[in-house]
Amino acid sequence: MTKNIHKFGGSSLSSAQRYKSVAGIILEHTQPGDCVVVSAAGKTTDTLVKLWQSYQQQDTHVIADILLQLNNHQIDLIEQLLQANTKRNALKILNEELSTITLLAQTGQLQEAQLLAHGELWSARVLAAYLQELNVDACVHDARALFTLNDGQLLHEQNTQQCANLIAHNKINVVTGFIAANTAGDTVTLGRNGSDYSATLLANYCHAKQVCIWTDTQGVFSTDPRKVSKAIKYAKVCRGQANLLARLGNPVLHAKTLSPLKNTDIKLSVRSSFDVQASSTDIVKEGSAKQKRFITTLQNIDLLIVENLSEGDIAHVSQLIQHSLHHFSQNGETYLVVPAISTHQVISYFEGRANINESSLHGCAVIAPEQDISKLDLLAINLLNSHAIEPRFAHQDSGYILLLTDQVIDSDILSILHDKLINKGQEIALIVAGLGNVGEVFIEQLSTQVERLSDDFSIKLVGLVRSQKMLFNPNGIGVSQWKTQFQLEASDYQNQTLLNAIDELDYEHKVIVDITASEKFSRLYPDFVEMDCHLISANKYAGTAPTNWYKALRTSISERNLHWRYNTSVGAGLPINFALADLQHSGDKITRIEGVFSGTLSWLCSKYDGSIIFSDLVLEAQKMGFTEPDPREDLSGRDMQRKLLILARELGVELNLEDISLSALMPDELAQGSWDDFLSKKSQLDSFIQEHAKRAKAKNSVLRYTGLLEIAENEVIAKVGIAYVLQSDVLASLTPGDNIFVINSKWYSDNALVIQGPGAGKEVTAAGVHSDLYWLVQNLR
Ligand SMILES: Nc1ncnc2c1ncn2[C@@H]1O[C@H](COP(=O)(O)OP(=O)(O)O)[C@@H](O)[C@H]1O
Ligand SMILES: N[C@@H](CC(=O)OP(=O)(O)O)C(=O)O
Repeated sequence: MTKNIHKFGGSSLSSAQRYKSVAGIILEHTQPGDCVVVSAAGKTTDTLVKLWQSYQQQDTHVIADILLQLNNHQIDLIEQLLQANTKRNALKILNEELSTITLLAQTGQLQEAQLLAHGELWSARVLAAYLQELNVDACVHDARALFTLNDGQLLHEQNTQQCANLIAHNKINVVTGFIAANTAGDTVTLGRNGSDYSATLLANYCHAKQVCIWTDTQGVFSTDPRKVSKAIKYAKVCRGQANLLARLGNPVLHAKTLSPLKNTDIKLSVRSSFDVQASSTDIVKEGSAKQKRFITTLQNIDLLIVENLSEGDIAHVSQLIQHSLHHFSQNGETYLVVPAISTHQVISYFEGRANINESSLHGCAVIAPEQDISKLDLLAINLLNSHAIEPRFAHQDSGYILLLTDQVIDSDILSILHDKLINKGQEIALIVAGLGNVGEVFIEQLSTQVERLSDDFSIKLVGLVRSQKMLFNPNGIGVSQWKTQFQLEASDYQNQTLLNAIDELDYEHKVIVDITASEKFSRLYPDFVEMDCHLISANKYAGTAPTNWYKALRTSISERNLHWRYNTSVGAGLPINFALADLQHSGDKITRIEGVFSGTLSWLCSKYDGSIIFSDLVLEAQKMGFTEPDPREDLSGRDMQRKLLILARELGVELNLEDISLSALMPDELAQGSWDDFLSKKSQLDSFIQEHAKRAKAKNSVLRYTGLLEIAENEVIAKVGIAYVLQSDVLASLTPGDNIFVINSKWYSDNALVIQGPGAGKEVTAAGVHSDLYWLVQNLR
């Protein structure tokens, strides 16, 4: 039985390497009976269109060039993908087909659709042969045997029967997109980008459950992500809006894609064949997702006024010109938006019923929820005016605005329009993990911050996560009653339950705030990123994970235009990461950072003057809650080692934890055994410290526990351990409990830049997390 239809567009088949990736996806995501619909490789259809035009103009030089180009491209794919007999056979057929094209053209028998069909035929054949070489039981179908049209109308019953007869239930069926046949057996095409439509038609005829459109972006965005870096990827888009987007000429989905899904439960998703891990955009039934905002551009169009325009006309004309058409009524007239290149054909079709109203236009369309349209219309016109663009024609309709202009809306203007029109009033979902001291204060401070940031975004707390329990409400958890709600409604925590709940969220932005100290939780970061979540961590584990893992995470964060903030993982609320980033962005070069980055070790060393034995100070600090439950965790220096690694990576220095030399603030043997073992041997700690203090004093110094990072031309020194610090040194006069960062750089070479203050404490740390959230929101604007 056919369950899934996968469609791979030209962008997914642009090279032999891309075919290999597609085969990998097929191996992983299909089962026997499924169909794989393919478009022409890369820009092959464009090249075939040029070839057709050259034949019309009888431009022999260009014809020869294009034929050579097509031949070379296909040979290249066949050579790289196929072997032995299969390769020889494919090359032979290609050669015969190109000769036939030439022959038909010479005898005046070549037809446009028949020529264009070659792109899809070549792709399907090569892919099926390549799959067979990988031992996949694959067969190839020419869609002209599956889809028949009569006078432009698909013969649904006949086609359903043809599909039932031909689609193999025990094989992977590779099907040509874009093409069909008419009742006379001639080739017809379904319009440019029509393979999406082929896929949904096939899903309807085969009663499939799901269609997946694999393309070169990660889904459907608020605008073209290639033009606007801040384009927002939507997790869900309603069919109506997707349809409108397509009708207005946006290429991400073909205009007719949705019609075969009407009154069916077939699921449709758009996802990236370049980044298989990335989550998809699901195109869902009306009412199953909130209405979103989009902006799409139009280029080289004419506006016609047509008398008595019927749906039949639209179907015929769009078939004739191979392009989607948009029409609307205004002041009693019916307007038709047509690509300028096809205006002549369209006017002839209407035989006197159509006149050009405006020509050579460009412009944009904004799609938005009904209630936002009037406001956005005014704003959009004002914005265009302020950039010296006067719309020549404007139309406001239910759910969209169309603004047609003389100038092309380039990426710069599109970005500005996107910032001001689309990037407003969006929702941010917050998931807070770790509800300890800092987590609680963070949530208490949240209501003020939500208010403060509400001009641009509506922030909703949707998830609260503890190690054993979690509370998730996609509509928002009341910030003031979160504790009671958590007590009453929290369910058992499982990683997968959390991931599923996040995947289901229909928000423009999602942020995971990790205030846990859990290594296990940090291992979920790649999953969160795949679901397009931004990250804010107080947790140090991800920032200090092994280089390969860390780099892979950073890469997928930047590929998805996401942000990761972790200012509080070093120095709690102190703006250390801000300072380092700012210095580097301003052209400075940091050469050295030395300091005390642990509140506990700062307190212990600064307090110790020999009057109270060191182990008693440790016990006092433990009692006051300054230490980890087992204070040896602090004394080991590992926490400072992690912080130094985070700082080093912030400066672009590639280190792993083990590259930072570490000596503990205790004798090595005390690190082993239970806490009680430690207590019974604590005198060893006291003599250890006494001995160091004595040596420090002999050097007119005091005992401190410091981290040091020195970056020279060819060498990096990174160490954490006991240091004897001169009485005159800034580290010597450190307030007990404070952190200090002494930074030397090109600009701060003799006189260091010093950042000092409390490096722990729930209020300052929670405020630091809010500072990251504030930064993040500013950068989403
Ligand atoms: N709102 C949008 N969301 C996603 N992609 C868009 C959007 N607007 C324009 N695009 C463009 O659509 C392209 C995908 O369409 P197309 O090139 O036809 O893909 P395929 O070859 O896979 O059929 C993307 O590369 C992207 O530049
Ligand atoms: N190859 C056809 C049909 C198609 O759907 O292509 P793509 O999937 O690459 O948009 C075209 O270029 O119009």
